[in-house]
Amino acid sequence: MANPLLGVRVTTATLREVPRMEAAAEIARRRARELGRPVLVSVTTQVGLRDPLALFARGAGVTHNRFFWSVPAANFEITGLGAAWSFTPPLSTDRFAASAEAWRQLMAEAVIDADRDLPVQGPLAVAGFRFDPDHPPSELWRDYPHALLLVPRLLIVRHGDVTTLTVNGMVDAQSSTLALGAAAARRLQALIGLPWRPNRPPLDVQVDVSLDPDVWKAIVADAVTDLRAGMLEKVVLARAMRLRGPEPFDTAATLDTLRRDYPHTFIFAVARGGRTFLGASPERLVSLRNGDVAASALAGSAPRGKTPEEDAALASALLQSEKDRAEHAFVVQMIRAALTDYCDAVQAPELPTIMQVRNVQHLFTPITARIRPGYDIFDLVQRLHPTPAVGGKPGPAALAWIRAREQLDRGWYAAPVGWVDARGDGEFAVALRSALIGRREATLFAGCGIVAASDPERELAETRIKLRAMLGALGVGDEMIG
Ligand SMILES: C=C(O[C@H]1C=CC=C(C(=O)O)[C@@H]1O)C(=O)O
Ligand SMILES: [Mg+2]
Repeated sequence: MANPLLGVRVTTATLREVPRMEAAAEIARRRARELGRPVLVSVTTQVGLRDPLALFARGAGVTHNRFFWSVPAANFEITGLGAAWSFTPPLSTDRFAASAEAWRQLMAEAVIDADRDLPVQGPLAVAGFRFDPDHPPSELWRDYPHALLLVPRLLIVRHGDVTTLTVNGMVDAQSSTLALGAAAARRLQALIGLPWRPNRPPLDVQVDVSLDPDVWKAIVADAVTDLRAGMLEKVVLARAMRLRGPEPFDTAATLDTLRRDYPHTFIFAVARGGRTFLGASPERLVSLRNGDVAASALAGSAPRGKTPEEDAALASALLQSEKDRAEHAFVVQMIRAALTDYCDAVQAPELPTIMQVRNVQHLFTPITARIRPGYDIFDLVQRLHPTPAVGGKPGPAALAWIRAREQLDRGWYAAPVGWVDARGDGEFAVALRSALIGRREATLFAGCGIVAASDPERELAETRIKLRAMLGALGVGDEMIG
């Protein structure tokens, strides 16, 4: 069949769905007139597209708002392009409760045309938060507000072999419903036509630490003094590293490398303005699916060995390290207590196991539960963030310590990032092993749980190991790290 649209099935399918989109938009238009406010219309269709990351890459020239999410172990990927709707609550409100309420209202009024059996339901929202809304934001993070919910215009979700395309739009009483479907089809057609070949990382990247490592170690030493004096039990301290490249960094190529080299992590990217916050986090904050809750405690770290024997010896030393077990136990206790407030059947194994990713191994305890009626994923995120894997214990005192002493705007680093769907199911990672990437510069973040038994030199070494994931994906070898 002569296909005027480059022979790409996704586009043909989309065009076939245009009448469906128009019908849904017409219902939305009537609803918007009755309600006196715009209504979201969302139409999902199956498409024959294999790699959502290719559309993330191609979307760069088309929109500033892009999202990518990949859980290779679950064979699950999302790309979101553009913004049909977005929400940031006023600073003075409870940002999680306000987000939950905005999402509930949008979904209650939305016109959704999607197959109920699909793994992710219709118009999901990308969600991200600042680590600490009370820390004054720096210029670097200007496009990343204290809370953001965003429904992309085009959403591509791949679960195993099934890929769906969701077209979202806000419709008001005056909207031309004819325009919506045709505009979406045109936009996709343009995207599909653009080539994507990942660029190799730039050579000769300059590395620059934002804070002198000796100054950082002195801060860690001060924390240890306060910990030994009993002012705190644990505090997580982070530092940043700046890279400057002679050519622009290719964020899609970076994500491609991360999903290949870190298949057991949550790979995420949120592009806003001219920057992209991305990473490969081994730590799930929480997921909710049909009432089933999964969270994970991840804290306590060791390098990977160069041989299987060395690797196993490092793992067994980590399992026996009192210092790391203490770091870890605070996280398990806190997550168990937090989930118990909103869930039944909270379960966790007695002892941690080892989670290994390419550059590092961690103590790991999975925690599961059943959410109680009346609670949602935003309640869980609000109650869990920040866990002592990124904050400390007691939580408020540790946050105050970080705010006063860390000398860093964490922005979205170490904060919840993820998505929520129309049913209220969703998944959030803790945004670790991450970087904020501009055109030619990148800021990388890594932190460590400091406890009374911490040694500043070893904690500095631990940040270097953690930074390696992003450095490697950006083309910086170990020999270049100071
Ligand atoms: C804060 C980070 O890691 C946390 C997660 C796992 C292990 C950690 C640790 O051993 O210190 C940290 O709590 C980071 O990667 O920036
Ligand atoms: Mg540690």
